[in-house]
Amino acid sequence: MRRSVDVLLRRVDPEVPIPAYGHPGDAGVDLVTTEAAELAPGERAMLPTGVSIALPDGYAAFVHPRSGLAARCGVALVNAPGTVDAGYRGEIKVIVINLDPRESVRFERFDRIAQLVVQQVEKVRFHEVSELPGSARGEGGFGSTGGHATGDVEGVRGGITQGGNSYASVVPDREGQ
Ligand SMILES: O=c1ccn([C@H]2C[C@H](O)[C@@H](COP(=O)(O)OP(=O)(O)OP(=O)(O)O)O2)c(=O)[nH]1
Ligand SMILES: [Mg+2]
Repeated sequence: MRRSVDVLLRRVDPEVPIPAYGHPGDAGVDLVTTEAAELAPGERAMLPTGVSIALPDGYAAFVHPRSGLAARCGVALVNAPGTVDAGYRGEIKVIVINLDPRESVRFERFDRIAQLVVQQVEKVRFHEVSELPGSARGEGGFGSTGGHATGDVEGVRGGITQGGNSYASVVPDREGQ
């Protein structure tokens, strides 16, 4: 059984349903748009959800995309995941973008457009040092382990084609890497 946390919620739109988990064990509650909107291919919009919340200190809420909308319509969140700070008291907004190259997408009032995941977040204290401790990965990143699709990432030069898929070849920055 999961721990639960109490979060104060204010309806900015009096008719908006209070967000609820669809199934036991779900990580997120769905957020709806209170405004209808139509997005042309490539168009984005910031949609209101009709709710504002007060999270306890030490928590944040993250606005995640819904996979069904992404798979069916190509709808993504520009800033995914959006971060709602514990101190934010404004209406939660969702910045959607239509990534489909051909089809417009239409949202009606109260359509579910995103999901909100509440999590505990650590507060860090930074301690400046001149050298960081070593690690197995070191400074390798951005495709250093190989086997990625061809792209423009620095240090990666594409690529090979296998079974219709193309793979990048990794060019080490330094000898012996
Ligand atoms: O998808 C999102 C992302 C953010 N917010 C709200 C809550 C968050 O606490 C506030 C600020 O978000 P963020 O820090 O990501 O934006 P910023 O551009 O850094 O703005 P600020 O200078 O106000 O921090 O905007 C949303 O409603 N939806
Ligand atoms: Mg900020």
